[in-house]
Amino acid sequence: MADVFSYQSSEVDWCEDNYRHSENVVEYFNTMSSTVFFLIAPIMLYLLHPYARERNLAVHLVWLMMVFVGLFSMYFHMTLSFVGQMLDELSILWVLAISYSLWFPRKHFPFFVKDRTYFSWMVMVITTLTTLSSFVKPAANAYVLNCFALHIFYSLFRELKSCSNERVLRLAQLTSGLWILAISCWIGDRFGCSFWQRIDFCYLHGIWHILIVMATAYGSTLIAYLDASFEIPYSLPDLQYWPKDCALGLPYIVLKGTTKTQKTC
Ligand SMILES: CCCCCCCC/C=C\CCCCCCCC(=O)N[C@@H](CO)[C@H](O)/C=C/CCCCCCCCCCCCC
Ligand SMILES: [Ca+2]
Ligand SMILES: [Zn+2]
Repeated sequence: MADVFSYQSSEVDWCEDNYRHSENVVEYFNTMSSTVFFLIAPIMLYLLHPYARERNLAVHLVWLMMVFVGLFSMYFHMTLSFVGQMLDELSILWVLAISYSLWFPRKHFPFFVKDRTYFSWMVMVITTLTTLSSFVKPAANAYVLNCFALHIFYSLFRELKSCSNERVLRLAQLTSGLWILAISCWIGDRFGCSFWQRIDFCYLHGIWHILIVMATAYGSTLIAYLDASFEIPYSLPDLQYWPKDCALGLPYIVLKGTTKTQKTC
């Protein structure tokens, strides 16, 4: 039983050299780069608060859970233990589940789903079953999680087909670009390690951590904006960037109105 906590009990081992910089931390840069989750999460919680207050405070669960994703990611790369791997992957699965429950567009609900409460229960049941089945073949979990990202992008593009708002389309491009870079790093680290070792650059997984946090910040704000446009149109949602409004900072939603009339996208 204690074996599942022991160092390197996971079948997964990323390209970075083990114990190169510390005898207690297996993958030093992968561990350190996971701190980016703690840096971004509190800022996103703060920036999304006006939208969460108007829509549903449960929205905050997404970025609160991201703090745990960061903690578990640090623990996993520090130990490469089986428990670390499962905590890392299952925390991502549950962030995805919460995001689907909150934001999946109601017009794309399956025909037998009456409302969001019913939909959320369905997502929770499916996620619980997926959690249990994740122990059957743990090495496959990360690939299943990446398939969810593909489904999110499919749903997103379906939503954006009818949208002509320049700011929204720009944010969608930035999100897609970041995600493509991120997933290229993840795949490169997984399958091209001998090449990266030859040139002594084994940091792709650490770079993935940074890029996927940014893609999540951009993508979740975009989805939250589309949700606000549909669910609380009277609040006249708009997109801005922090600290400067120039599409390089962190995106957030400003609510410009209070009357229950207009729809923006
Ligand atoms: C309608 C649904 C809206 C969804 C909004 C987005 C919610 C974001 C959810 C999850 C955040 C991802 C956090 C990634 C943490 C990475 C930790 C890590 O590196 N783990 C690896 C091991 O160290 C592991 O191998 C990684 C496995 C793959 C994870 C795949 C995560 C999918 C992320 C999808 C992000 C989409 C962003 C764009 C949204 C439009
Ligand atoms: Ca390694
Ligand atoms: Zn990682």
